Amino acid sequence: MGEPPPSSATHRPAAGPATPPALRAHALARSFGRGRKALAALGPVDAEIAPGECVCVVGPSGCGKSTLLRIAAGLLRPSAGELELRVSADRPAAMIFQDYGIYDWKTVLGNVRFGLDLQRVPRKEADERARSWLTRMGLADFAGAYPATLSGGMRQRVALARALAVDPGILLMDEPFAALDAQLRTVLQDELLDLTQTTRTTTLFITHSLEEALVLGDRVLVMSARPGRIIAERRPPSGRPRTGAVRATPEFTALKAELWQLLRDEVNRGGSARRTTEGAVPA
Ligand SMILES: Nc1ncnc2c1ncn2[C@@H]1O[C@H](COP(=O)(O)OP(=O)(O)OP(=O)(O)O)[C@@H](O)[C@H]1O
Repeated sequence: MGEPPPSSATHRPAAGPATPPALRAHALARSFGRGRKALAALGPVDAEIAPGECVCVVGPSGCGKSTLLRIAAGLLRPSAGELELRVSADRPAAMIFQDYGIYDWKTVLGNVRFGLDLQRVPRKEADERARSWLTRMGLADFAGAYPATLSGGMRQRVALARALAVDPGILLMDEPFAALDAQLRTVLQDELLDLTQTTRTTTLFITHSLEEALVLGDRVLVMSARPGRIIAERRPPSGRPRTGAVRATPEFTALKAELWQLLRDEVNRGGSARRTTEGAVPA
């Protein structure tokens, strides 16, 4: 499949007096293939994420959410428009995917140290930072274990520890909890909420789950069916700091129902009832 002509997914240095956005997408679009067989996957999308903000993106299956995240991660080039990400060498972007993305041949400690080693953090300091994150994630006793011996929840905690240990300029998460059972998913959402409210890490979080988006996000962006555009933006009713207890509030339930109405139309339009948000939205 042919690549589109190069365009600009730029990664600019951080800082600046006017506090520019950590991420800015302008008229961003991506298609796959060429000519009559070209498939418009995404856009055009205009969006910004402020430093320290957590923005969650929900949308029907196949609407281009992962494409958006992959462009932000620099793994894919846009076909049109641009995406600017303000990161720096000492505060890089960190990614977490559904399939953990941790290395089976490295120990838990080795995995968490990996990003720090890439940043050339001195060995002793890297060890201390990695062990401190393992302790925060309840994995201190598993430093020498290999991922194959861990449960899915533990593996995803390792991925989180590895991502956060580098003090990322932005955290890019693509359905990180989708492979976990409902209870564990709730536990990890609450842990992530607690962690990111402490670190104030700028986050772009892709999910199928409205509930997850409304628990974690400062803002929730709803995407249309493919090619995904942003059709709604909402702020969850509870401010910061918040806990998972917000799930039980009437305001939360009402907003979830409102967004589900929107999303259901898009799911029907895209013909993608497959993998909608079972268990995450009102039926
Ligand atoms: N490398 C590729 N080559 C061709 N088509 C692709 C490629 N990557 C994605 N697509 C198509 O682009 C569209 C958007 O895909 P994408 O994975 O971004 O959607 P998504 O919203 O993340 O889907 P899901 O929620 O099911 O994971 C889909 O129709 C997909 O088949």
